[in-house]
Amino acid sequence: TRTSRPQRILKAVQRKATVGDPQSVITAIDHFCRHREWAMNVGDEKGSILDSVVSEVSPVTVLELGTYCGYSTVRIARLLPPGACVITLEFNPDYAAIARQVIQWSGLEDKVQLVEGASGDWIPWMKEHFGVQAFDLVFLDHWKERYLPDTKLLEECGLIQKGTVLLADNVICPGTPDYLEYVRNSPRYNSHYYRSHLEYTKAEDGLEKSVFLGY
Ligand SMILES: Nc1ncnc2c1ncn2CCOCCNC(=O)c1cc(-c2ccc(F)cc2)cc(O)c1O
Ligand SMILES: [Mg+2]
Repeated sequence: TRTSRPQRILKAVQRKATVGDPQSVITAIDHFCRHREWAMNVGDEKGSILDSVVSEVSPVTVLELGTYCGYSTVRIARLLPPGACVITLEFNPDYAAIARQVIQWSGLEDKVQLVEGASGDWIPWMKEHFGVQAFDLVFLDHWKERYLPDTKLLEECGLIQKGTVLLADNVICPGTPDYLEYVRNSPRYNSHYYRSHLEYTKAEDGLEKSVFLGY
C-alpha cells in the first residue's frame, strides 16, 4: 500500500480531531484503530490506567521509551501541570515524523521533547543533554527485550531515584518476562500488576507499576 499505517493514523487525526484538543486526538486514534486498522498504541483501556498513574504521581519530568505515533505521549502530556514535560525516545524516524505531527495537532508541543534514537544510546546522555536530575515517571513501551537492560542503565546513570515510578506496557503480550522477574523479586522495587487487555482486543495484557524504594 502507498501510505504507511502511521500515515493513515495521522490522516484520521487530521480528519476527525480538533487542533489544540488532545482528547479529540486520543478519541480519533482509538476509533481508527478499533474500527479500521489495529495499531500498537497503548489504547483506551490501558490508557485509562496510564492516566490514573500519571495523575497520582503528578510528575515534573517523565521519560517515555517508544513513542510510535505519539498516542501515549499525548495522553501523558495532557495531564501534566505547567512546567512539567515528557521526554520521549523513538528509534524509528518514520514513526517520529508522524508523532511530531500528532503531538503538534494536540497543541502539546511545549510539554514534549521528542528525541530520535535508541534508548541504550541516549540514556547515558540524558542528565548532560536535558539537565534532568532524575525521572519522576518512566513509561516503558519500546522493544520488549530492552525493558530490563534499560532499567538497569537508568539505575546506573542515577536517573531512577527513591520514589521514581516505572510503568511498563505489554508485560503479558508480547511479554517481558525477564523485566517482570526483576522488578517483582528485587527488594528495591514495590511492584503492582494492573490486569487489562491488549489494545483494541480481548487478549490479556497489563501494565506493571514499580516504585523504586531507594538503595
Ligand atoms: N531502543 C529503542 N529506543 C527507542 N525506541 C525503540 C527502541 N526500540 C524500538 N523502538 C521503537 C519501536 O518499538 C515498538 C515497541 N512496541 C511494540 O513492539 C508493541 C507490540 C505490540 C504487539 C504487536 C503484535 C502483537 F501480535 C501483539 C502485540 C503491542 C504493543 O503495545 C507494543 O508496544
Ligand atoms: Mg505497547
